[in-house]
This record gives sequence, structure tokens and C-alpha cells, in this order.
Amino acid sequence: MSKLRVAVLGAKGRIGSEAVKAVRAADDMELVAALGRGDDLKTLVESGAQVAVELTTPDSVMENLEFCVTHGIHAVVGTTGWTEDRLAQLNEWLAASPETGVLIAPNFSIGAVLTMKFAEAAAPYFESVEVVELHHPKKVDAPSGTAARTAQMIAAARAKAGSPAMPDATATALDGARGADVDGIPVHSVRLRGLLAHQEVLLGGEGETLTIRHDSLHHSSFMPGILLGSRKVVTTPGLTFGLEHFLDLNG
Ligand SMILES: NC(=O)C1=CN([C@@H]2O[C@H](COP(=O)(O)OP(=O)(O)OC[C@H]3O[C@@H](n4cnc5c(N)ncnc54)[C@H](O)[C@@H]3O)[C@@H](O)[C@H]2O)C=CC1
Ligand SMILES: O=C(O)C1=N[C@H](C(=O)O)C[C@H](O)C1
Repeated sequence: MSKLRVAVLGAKGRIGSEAVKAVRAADDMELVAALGRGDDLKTLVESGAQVAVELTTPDSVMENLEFCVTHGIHAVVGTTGWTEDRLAQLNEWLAASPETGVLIAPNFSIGAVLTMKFAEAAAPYFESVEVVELHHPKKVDAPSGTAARTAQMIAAARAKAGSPAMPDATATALDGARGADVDGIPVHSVRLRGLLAHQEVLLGGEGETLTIRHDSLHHSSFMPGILLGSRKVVTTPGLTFGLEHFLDLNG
């Protein structure tokens, strides 16, 4: 069987360099290109890449994806910074290239995906929910893509269940003291030397609290998700948002 031809964009970065090693080590994949900032995207075409793993920065990801999608190269995207406008633009490009697949995964680690699903399931049963994400201090965006997605899923679950507004008597607050508001869910961002990627979802009800915590201790935690996404995206045209869609979480 022929090997899947995979390229990595952002190949010298923290997660990109780990992805290069993971693709090289996968028996069913061939690393055909490893591009950094300033490298020519035409290399993707010349190398015959079928999948581009996009692990760059929020200011680079759109240009890279436009190139990939318009050249029929599937993409597995871990880069953060997604907004409704950006997703609409990506969907426009995909509409003109209907056989191409793009997976955007706010988080590739199975534990983080499960944290999001558990938080979504638990949210309607508690009066209060807040998200705390904790990352290494070189991270350029806040809140994390994972925390933003978690908060969106919690808010949607609460809206579906008809949950009332959360109790909060705050009358005066310093700017930022109550965190960022993501669809009505407070999200707090900590940047601390020594950390990698961590998240807590705090849920509170009458006389009890539930804390769902996930820790990524090494970038290796993201690799099984990147490899799985690369294998699946080639047969999944259009936009898939969230690795959970490529996992059987009910089995
Ligand atoms: N979805 C997930 O599970 C994960 C996502 N991330 C996200 O991945 C992104 C990268 O994170 P890190 O590796 O920590 O950052 P980093 O700053 O270490 O790496 C980014 C790399 O991309 C390169 N780059 C920038 N523009 C480029 C371009 N146009 N073409 C090729 N390379 C380019 C930079 O020079 C740098 O080497 C961030 O958005 C981060 O939030 C990080 C870890 C896990
Ligand atoms: O920048 C990081 O490191 C990470 N970014 C992603 C995010 O913003 O959610 C995923 C993970 O948290 C690591």
C-alpha cells in the first residue's frame, strides 16, 4: 500500500518539530516537506503532499490554508485564532474545491477532547461554570483555542437545557478580574514558566463543586491526534471542526 504523503508547516516550532518526528516514525506515512516561515508554499505541490499539517501562527494560517485548499491539498490544522469570519472564508475556499478536506482541531490530545465532552455533558447540571486555562509563557494568544471551544460547548449545552443566568453579584471589578467572556462563560488565562498546556473546568451547584482537569505534559500528547486526523481527513471532504468527529467516543 502506498504511504500517505504528509507535509508539516511550522516545522521548526514547538509542536511542529514534534509532528515532523511523529510523521517520520509512522509506518504508513512519508514526510515529503517540512516548511518554516518564509519557505515557498509551491514546495507542497512539487513534493506531491496529500496532507499539510498546519502548526504555525494565527497570522500565517489563513494564507497557508488558502494555498492548500485551492491546490486540493487536505489540511490538518492545530493553529489557533479561529473566528466566525475566518471560518466563513475557509468554507468559501472549500466550496470551490469540494473534494478537499480540512480538520481544525482546537486540541489534538484525547484527554483535552474528553474534557470538552465531559464539560459539555456536566454543564446543564450546575448553576455556575468557569474555565481556567494555564499555558507556557511563550503562547501568543489568549484565551487558548481549547478554552474558547470548551466555553462555546458549555454555553450551547446550557442554552439547550434552558439554564438560567449564572449567579454573580460582582458590582465593581478591575478590568479582566472576571476573565474573558466567551458566550457568557468566564474564561481565565494563566501564563506561567514551567507549564505546557492545562485546563480546568470548574462547575458549582448547591453544596458541591466538580472540577474537570486536563494536563498536557509533553507535546507528544498531541501526536496521536495529528496522525489520526491526517489519515481521516483525506476521505472527509469539507470542514470538520473538532477531533471528536474523527473519534468513536460512544463505543
Ligand atoms: N491543536 C493543538 O492540539 C495544539 C495547537 N497548538 C497551536 O499551534 C500553533 C503553534 O504553536 P507552537 O508550536 O507552540 O508555536 P511556535 O511559535 O513554537 O511555532 C510556530 C512556528 O511556525 C512558524 N511559522 C510562522 N509562520 C509560518 C508560515 N507562514 N509558514 C511556515 N511556518 C511558519 C514559526 O516560525 C514557528 O517556527 C499555535 O497556534 C498553538 O496554539 C499548539 C499545541 C497543540
Ligand atoms: O499554544 C499551545 O501550546 C497550545 N495551543 C492550543 C490551544 O490554544 O488550545 C492547544 C493546547 O492548549 C496547546
